[in-house]
Amino acid sequence: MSQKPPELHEEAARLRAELDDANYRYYVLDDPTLTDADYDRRLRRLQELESAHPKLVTPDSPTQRVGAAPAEGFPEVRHAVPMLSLDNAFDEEELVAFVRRVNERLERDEDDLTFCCEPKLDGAAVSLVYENGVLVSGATRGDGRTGEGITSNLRTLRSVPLKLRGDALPQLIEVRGEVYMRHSGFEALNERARKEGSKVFANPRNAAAGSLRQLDPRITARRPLEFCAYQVARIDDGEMQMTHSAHMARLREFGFRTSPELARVEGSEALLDYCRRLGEKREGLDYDIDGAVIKVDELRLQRELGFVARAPRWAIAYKFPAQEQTTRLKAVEFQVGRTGAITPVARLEPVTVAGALVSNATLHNQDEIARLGVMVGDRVVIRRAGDVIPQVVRIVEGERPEDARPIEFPTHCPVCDSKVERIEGEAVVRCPAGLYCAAQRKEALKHFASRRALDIDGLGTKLIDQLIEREWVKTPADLFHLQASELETLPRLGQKSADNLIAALEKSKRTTLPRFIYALGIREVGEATAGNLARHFGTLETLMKAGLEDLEAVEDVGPVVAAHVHAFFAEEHNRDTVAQLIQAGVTWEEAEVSARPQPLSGQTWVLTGTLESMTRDEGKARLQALGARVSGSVSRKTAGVVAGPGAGSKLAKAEELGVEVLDEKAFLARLADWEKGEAS
Ligand SMILES: NC(=O)c1ccc[n+]([C@@H]2O[C@H](COP(=O)([O-])OP(=O)(O)OC[C@H]3O[C@@H](n4cnc5c(N)ncnc54)[C@H](O)[C@@H]3O)[C@@H](O)[C@H]2O)c1
Ligand SMILES: [Zn+2]
Repeated sequence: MSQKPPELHEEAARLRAELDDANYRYYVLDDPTLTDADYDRRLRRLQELESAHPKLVTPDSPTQRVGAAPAEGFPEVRHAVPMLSLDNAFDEEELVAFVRRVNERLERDEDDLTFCCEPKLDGAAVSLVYENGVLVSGATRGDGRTGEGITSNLRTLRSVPLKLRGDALPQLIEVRGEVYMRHSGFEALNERARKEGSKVFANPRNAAAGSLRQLDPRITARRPLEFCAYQVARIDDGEMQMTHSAHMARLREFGFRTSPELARVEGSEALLDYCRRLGEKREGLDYDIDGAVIKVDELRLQRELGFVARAPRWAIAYKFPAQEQTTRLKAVEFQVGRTGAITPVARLEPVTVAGALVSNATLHNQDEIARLGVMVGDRVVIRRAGDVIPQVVRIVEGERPEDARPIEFPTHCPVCDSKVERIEGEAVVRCPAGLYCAAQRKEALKHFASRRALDIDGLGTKLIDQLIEREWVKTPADLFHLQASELETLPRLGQKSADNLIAALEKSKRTTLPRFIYALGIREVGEATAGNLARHFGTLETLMKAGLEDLEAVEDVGPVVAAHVHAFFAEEHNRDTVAQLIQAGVTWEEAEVSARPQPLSGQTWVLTGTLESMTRDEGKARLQALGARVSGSVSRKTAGVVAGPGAGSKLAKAEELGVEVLDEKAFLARLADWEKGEAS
């Protein structure tokens, strides 16, 4: 290196400023702008500079410190034993070097030291203090000496014991561990945040840390957080444990969760083996781990090895490849899902993320693109974790090229060219040509043939797949032109089944208007709504011509459903298919519509608790088909309440108001009567 000291001085100062800023964003705001890989690179570089030129070290350098000072709003908690960071090993060589260093310091010649290995959970470190078995204090790491007192927040986590189990409890114990969020919980949390327009977290770590540091514990309580213990920092107890792994066993007895991947190994070969295996498992885990933590198992040796400024000498974090990387967004393409949702897919300059080459990532929907403020040409951060589809997390600020282009949503379906539908207040853009669009064919046909729709006996999913593959059937209307002679040639479908299917198709042609409307598979039009539409309009023709206002006048049809129905019939391809179905001989008697019994019209019913023989939605649909309104709350006007096991406040309210309550058995009996047309 031919750099002159003043330049090195400047570089070190710049790195320190960048790292300080990154620490603040990461630890205090839970909203980082650098990827961990970029952060680690900078820290490494600063460490190199400082160790080559010790004069460059400043006492407040990020290499000498842990985390960040506690945020305002929380009481400060001084840690009796500092909460440190860990040194990193970024490859196997560095890991072997760590083992060598430890053995040298302990003056051991054999490579047979026992280590305790655990996954490095990617969340936030917390410390829990128990006095006589009762949780008295919980805190974040903060800057290692002083953390944030978040006892009430930690109490809301089910995996944090409020009282320890067993009778031989220590007078005092301080347990440390990681609070983290599983992928499933994280995805659900962000999905909700996207819908509500609230804060979307970049990754589960930031979500966990952010959720933990809420000023209102009720918010923390709603977040899917878990705690896994990994250290006993202090214990005041008659029984002295000799090893870290014995401590972990003790914690399990007290009622803590420790990692199921925890293992003791002897020597560097076994250690490498553990790390490799854990690396292979990483993908399949439902939570983020960013490496393995390796600790000298014997506590006496840990004490002998001691600490340096910000990390113990007896432990190391073996880091796995980072789950976030930056790359360039080359283009955006649009995919049509099986129910017509149009999803923007980012085409990326290929980049290796957590060990796999990634060239596509999801951008979710139009709102997400607006939230990210992303343009084609931008540098973006990609995250890939577990088996979740890679995602664009954010753009890298200040790197937008001059020729960057805004992302434009298609006005027409990329598969079938129908005009797309965008409903006010819904993030998703859809292709409304459900009966025609090739992307939606399979779902449309399955639904059309299903029992509550046209009820075509013998037309199952496998057969539908074959018919679509051979392009014998593109729309439901094509079904009625199938020939037995043709069907017989399909594998595993003999003459008899072919004849039966033709007969079933013939039979299904005589249907009812509600069934027919339901069979069309209009979004959010279930059986009950189909029935309401049929009754309200009387004929298909009138329904097809109905405007948005006419549709909203139908019982239980709000603006969103009205918009779906309207868009469906406005789509020419759908209208053509409907005409072809009628031409093929599908009929119904329109008079039937109003003849259906409506014994519950004008009544409001409430369903609560769980039902065994049907889902609550099914129960709701059947009540609605009988003319009832189904509401979520009980009042004096409620005609009746159906209460299954688990019913709570609604049942109590009904009893208080003297509203009739039916259990499932009584409900089923009553339904059968009503559906036969006998008024109650
Ligand atoms: N992207 C950014 O801007 C940014 C900023 C700051 C830090 N970071 C990231 O954070 C890292 C540094 O953070 P750090 O100081 O918390 O160190 P660290 O995360 O590398 O290691 C220490 C932490 O590991 C955790 N841990 C998980 N499982 C453990 C186990 N079984 N035993 C012991 N500890 C376990 C504990 O929370 C502990 O505090 C950096 O390497 C970087 O990746 C990123
Ligand atoms: Zn389409």
